[in-house]
Amino acid sequence: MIKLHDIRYCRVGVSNLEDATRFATDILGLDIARRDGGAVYFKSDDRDHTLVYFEGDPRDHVVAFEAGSPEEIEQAAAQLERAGMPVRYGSDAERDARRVRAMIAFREPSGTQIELVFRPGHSGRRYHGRRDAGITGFSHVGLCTTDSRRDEQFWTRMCSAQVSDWIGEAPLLRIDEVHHKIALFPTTRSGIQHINHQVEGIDDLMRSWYFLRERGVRIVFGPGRHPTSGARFLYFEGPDGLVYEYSTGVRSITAADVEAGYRPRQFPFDPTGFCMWGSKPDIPEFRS
Ligand SMILES: CC(C)C(=O)/C=C/C(C(=O)O)=C(/O)C(=O)O
Ligand SMILES: [Fe+2]
Repeated sequence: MIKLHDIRYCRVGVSNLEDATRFATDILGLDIARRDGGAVYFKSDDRDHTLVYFEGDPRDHVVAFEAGSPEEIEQAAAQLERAGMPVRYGSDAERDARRVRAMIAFREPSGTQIELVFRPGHSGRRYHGRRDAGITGFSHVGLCTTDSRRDEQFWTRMCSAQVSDWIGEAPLLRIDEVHHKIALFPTTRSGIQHINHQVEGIDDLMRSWYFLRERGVRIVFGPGRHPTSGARFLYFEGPDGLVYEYSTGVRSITAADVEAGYRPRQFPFDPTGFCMWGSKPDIPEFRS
C-alpha cells in the first residue's frame, strides 16, 4: 500500500503567469517563495511552497503527496508498475526546483499527474501573505474523476486513503485525521477540480467574501457550511477558471472516533448534501 503522509503541493499551468501571480498574492493571499525557471512558487504555511504556477496549458495539473522514506518511494514505484501504471523518477533539476530529496511521478487512473516526494523542504521563513486572508495553510484538493468507484479503489486500496463520507458518488477521502485531503468529483476530464486553503475563522471567510466581490472575483458557491466536514466555506474562481476554496472548521476523524463507531455517511448529491445553510453551487462538477 502506498502510504500518503500528507498532501504537499499543487502545480498548475496558467495562460498568463504574471496575471496569475497577481491573483495568488493580491487576491488569494499567498506569499511568493521564489521565481524559478518560468514558474512561481507560493507559500501558504511553513512548508517551502504549496502552490506553483507555470506558464503553460491550464489543464496541466500536478498534485504531490509526501512519502515517509526512500524505501516507501521505491515500493510505491514497484507497486504502480506491477499495476501497469508507468512511473517516472524526477530528474536532478526537478528535485532541486521542488526542494525534495526524491520524487516519482505517475498518473492516477483518471489521468491527473501525481508526484510522490520525500524530505520536501520546510521554510525557515514564516508565511505572511501580501493580503491578510487569514490563511493557515493549503489543505485539500477536489480532483476530477471519470470513474469514481475505480478511483476510490485506487486511493483506498493501492494508497492509504480512507473514505470519510460520500456525497452521491463523490468520496471525501482522508489520509490523516482531517476529514478529507482529497475529494473525487465525477466529471469527464482529468485535473484538479478545486484547491482549498484553510483560514483561521469565519470572520476571515466573511471578510474575503466582501473583499472578493469588491474586486469582481466570481463567487461560485457560498458562503455556506458543508454537512459533511462541518466546514464553513467560500468557493471562487481563479485564473483560467480554476476554482479555489477557503474553508474553516473542518472536522477531524480520530482513531478514537473510528473506535467509537464512526462510519462514512452517504449524503445526497444535491444542494442539501452540499450546504447546511442553503447556498447552491454554480460549479459544473457540483451541479446535481
Ligand atoms: C459541493 C461539494 C459536493 C461538497 O459538498 C464538498 C464537500 C467538502 C467538505 O465537506 O468540506 C469539501 O470541502 C470539498 O469536497 O471540497
Ligand atoms: Fe473543498
